[in-house]
Amino acid sequence: MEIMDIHGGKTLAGSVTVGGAKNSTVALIPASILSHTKVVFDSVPQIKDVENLRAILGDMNVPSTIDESVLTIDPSNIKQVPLTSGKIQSLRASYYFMGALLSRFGEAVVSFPGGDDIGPRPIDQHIRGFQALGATVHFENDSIHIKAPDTGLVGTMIKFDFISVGATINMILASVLAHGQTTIENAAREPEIIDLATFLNNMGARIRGAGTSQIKIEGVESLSSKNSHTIIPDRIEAGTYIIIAAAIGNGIWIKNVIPEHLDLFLGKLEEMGVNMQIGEDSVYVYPTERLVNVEIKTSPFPGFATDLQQPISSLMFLGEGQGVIHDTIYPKRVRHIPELCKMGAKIWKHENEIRILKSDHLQGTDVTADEIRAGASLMITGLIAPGETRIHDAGNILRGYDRVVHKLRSLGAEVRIIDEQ
Ligand SMILES: CC(=O)N[C@H]1[C@@H](OP(=O)(O)OP(=O)(O)OC[C@H]2O[C@@H](n3ccc(=O)[nH]c3=O)[C@H](O)[C@@H]2O)O[C@H](CO)[C@@H](O)[C@@H]1O
Ligand SMILES: C=C(OP(=O)(O)O)C(=O)O
Repeated sequence: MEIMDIHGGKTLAGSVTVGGAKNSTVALIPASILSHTKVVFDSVPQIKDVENLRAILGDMNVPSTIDESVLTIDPSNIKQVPLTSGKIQSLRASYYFMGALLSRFGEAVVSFPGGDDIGPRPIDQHIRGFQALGATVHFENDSIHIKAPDTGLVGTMIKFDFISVGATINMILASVLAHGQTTIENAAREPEIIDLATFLNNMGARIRGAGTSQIKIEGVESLSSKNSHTIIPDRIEAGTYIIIAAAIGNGIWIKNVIPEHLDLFLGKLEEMGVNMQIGEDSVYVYPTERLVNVEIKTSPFPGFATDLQQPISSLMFLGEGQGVIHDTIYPKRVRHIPELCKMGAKIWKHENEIRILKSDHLQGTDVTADEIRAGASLMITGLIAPGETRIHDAGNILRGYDRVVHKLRSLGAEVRIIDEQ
């Protein structure tokens, strides 16, 4: 178990480069097993989720190597095995192996996925989608067994009851080699879905409409990777550094950003009084003089991302007036609140909302990161607060933030990871 140790209260300055998107990478790696040739990704973030996905690939006799941010995967001798090891539970996105294995072998046996404890995370839409394509699904010994008919999956119309990133991705993976056309209605529109479709189309897939709420997939015979794929920048990591810059920056330049992916988020920061220069692929954040708190409601892309609601709450400890956050996607994503209160933060849950007030007496102390973005909000608050903050279970931060200690240190932060005894 790791502890992130921060000596906060310092002003930061300089520049930081955002890595490849975690939520793209964790879909692209399972998708790579659909290729009959070697796959190369660049701009791969150095995060624990990638290490765990590589270990799962290893179990399937799929070797991979990583050199800085270039990941090479060779699925040419893949073996069909049940994925029931503890590694599956180490992250949410292991459920993408369901769709990918179903496509590749007509069968998948995968344990229930893990991931952040941010309230209930059912996978009923994924299951319904696999069944609509003709697969049978049953549950046995904590695993999901999915099997295509001997004649293969058949494209169909899949209309989701509500928007789900994971179910949209799993349906793309499952239908890309099916017979005929699949239409996904009410699809999620996240940029990571476009990234996945771009990768698959470059391998010979026929996916149209990714990034809109109707995606059409015409099944093809086989897929082979020919070129390396550059992963899009992580919009949540970018947002996290923009918040840090707004809170304690004396001029910070955040590079490798697609501002269009952060439209609503940047709009909210402007409303709060953050002074930024938004370039084509970077954001410069000027020192902030006065912040005012705002109301935020999270929603699927292009709305305000749920993954940024906890990080932005930390900025609201510096703002005038009451901040209000309504997370419509994960209303129970509140495990950061008691930990932040230990640091002197004025944040509480009121019915379905999180309320925040200016907190003039923040102070470093021992806290625990129960999940990734709760950890991000503790990290930001620890950088703001004077004194020493020790974030226990910091592995939850390291599972999704690329070389975070190195990046924060390069901005002048006093931060390190120590092993818990
Ligand atoms: C690896 C990855 O990309 N993770 C992201 C993905 O998670 P994930 O793909 O798990 O999130 P979904 O978009 O599927 O979930 C959206 C909502 O739908 C519900 N739901 C989802 C599927 C289902 O079958 N049944 C069901 O009830 C969920 O509980 C949640 O309330 O999108 C979330 C919402 O933007 C982000 O917070 C996560 O960072
Ligand atoms: C909830 C998140 O991740 P995951 O879906 O991988 O648990 C997140 O990145 O904020």
